[in-house]
Amino acid sequence: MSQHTASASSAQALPVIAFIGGGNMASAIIGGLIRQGHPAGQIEVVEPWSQARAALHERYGIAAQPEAGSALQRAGIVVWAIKPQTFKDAAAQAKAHVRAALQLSVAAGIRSDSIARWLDCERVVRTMPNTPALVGKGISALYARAAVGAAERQSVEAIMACTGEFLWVEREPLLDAVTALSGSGPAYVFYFLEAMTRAGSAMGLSQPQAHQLAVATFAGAAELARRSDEPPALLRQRVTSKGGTTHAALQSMDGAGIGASFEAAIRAAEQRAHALGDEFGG
Ligand SMILES: NC(=O)C1=CN([C@@H]2O[C@H](COP(=O)(O)OP(=O)(O)OC[C@H]3O[C@@H](n4cnc5c(N)ncnc54)[C@H](OP(=O)(O)O)[C@@H]3O)[C@@H](O)[C@H]2O)C=CC1
Ligand SMILES: O=C(O)[C@@H]1CCC=N1
Repeated sequence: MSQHTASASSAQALPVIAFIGGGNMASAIIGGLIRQGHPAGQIEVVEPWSQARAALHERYGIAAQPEAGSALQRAGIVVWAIKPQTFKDAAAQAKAHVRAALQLSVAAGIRSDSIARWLDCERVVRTMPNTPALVGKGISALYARAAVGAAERQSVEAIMACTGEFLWVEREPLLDAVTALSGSGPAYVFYFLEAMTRAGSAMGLSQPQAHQLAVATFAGAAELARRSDEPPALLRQRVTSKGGTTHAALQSMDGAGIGASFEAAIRAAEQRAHALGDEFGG
C-alpha cells in the first residue's frame, strides 16, 4: 500500500471528465475539481433526476444531461458515480459513447471484472472516497487493473487529490475493507457525535453547546492522532487518570462490549460490500 497526501494537483491538465450519476459523491468530486481549477466546461454529467441537475447548474454552472448521449464521447475519463444496483443498466445505456475513455468507478462492491465486461474496456480504476471530500478532507483508496498505464494512474490521482488524501491498494478485495472502514466511516463518526451530543444535552448543556464540544473533541483528537508519533492506545492512556472520569467511562464501554461490537459492525459493512459485488455484478 502506498500513501499520498493531497497536493496542489494538476487538475487543469486533465482531459474532459464525464460523470455518470450526479448525486452526492459526484458533486463532492466535481466541487474539488472546480476548486482546483478544472473548468466546469470540461465536465459532462449524466443525471436523470431533474433536481440533482438543477443543483449542479446552480452550484457549478454545469448543464447535466438527463441521459447518456454523444456529448460523452469527448470525455477522456468517465467517473461512474451511481449506485451499485444501477451500474449494469447505466453501463448498457452509456457503453457506446464511453468505450474509448478511462473508466473510474466509485461504486461500492462492484468489481473491476464486471465493469470491464459491461463496458468492453480493460482500462478500469476503482476508487473508494468518502464524504469529507465535500470539504477537501476526504480520503480515497485506489485500485487499477493491469491495463491502466502510469499516465492514466496519475490522471486519476490528480482527480482524487482534489478531494483530499489518497492511497493505492494492490489487491482489489481490499477495497471492500476500505469501503467498510473509511467509505462508510464518516457515518460512524456522526453516530458517535450524535450519542455524545445527546449525553451532553441530558447532562444539562444546551444542544448547541453539546454539539460544539463533541465536534471540537473529534476534530482535535483526530488532529492529535494525525500529528503524533504515538499510537492511539497511548494517547488514550494519557487521557485516562487513575481512578478518574475517563476510566469510569471506558470501563462502562468495555463492560457493554462496545469495542468488539464496533469491530463486528465494520466487518458487517465489509461483508455487505462483497455481497453487493456478487448481487449486482453479474
Ligand atoms: N455517499 C457516500 O458516502 C459514498 C458513496 N460511494 C458510492 O458512490 C456511488 C454513488 O453514491 P451517492 O453519490 O451517494 O448516490 P446518489 O444517489 O446521491 O447519486 C447517484 C445518482 O445517480 C443517478 N442515476 C441513476 N441511474 C442513472 C443512470 N442510468 N445514469 C446516470 N445517473 C443515474 C441517481 O438518480 P436517481 O436518484 O434518480 O436514481 C442519483 O442521482 C455509489 O455506488 C456508492 O457506493 C462511495 C463512497 C462514499
Ligand atoms: O453506504 C454505502 O453503501 C456507500 C458506500 C460507502 C459509503 N456509502
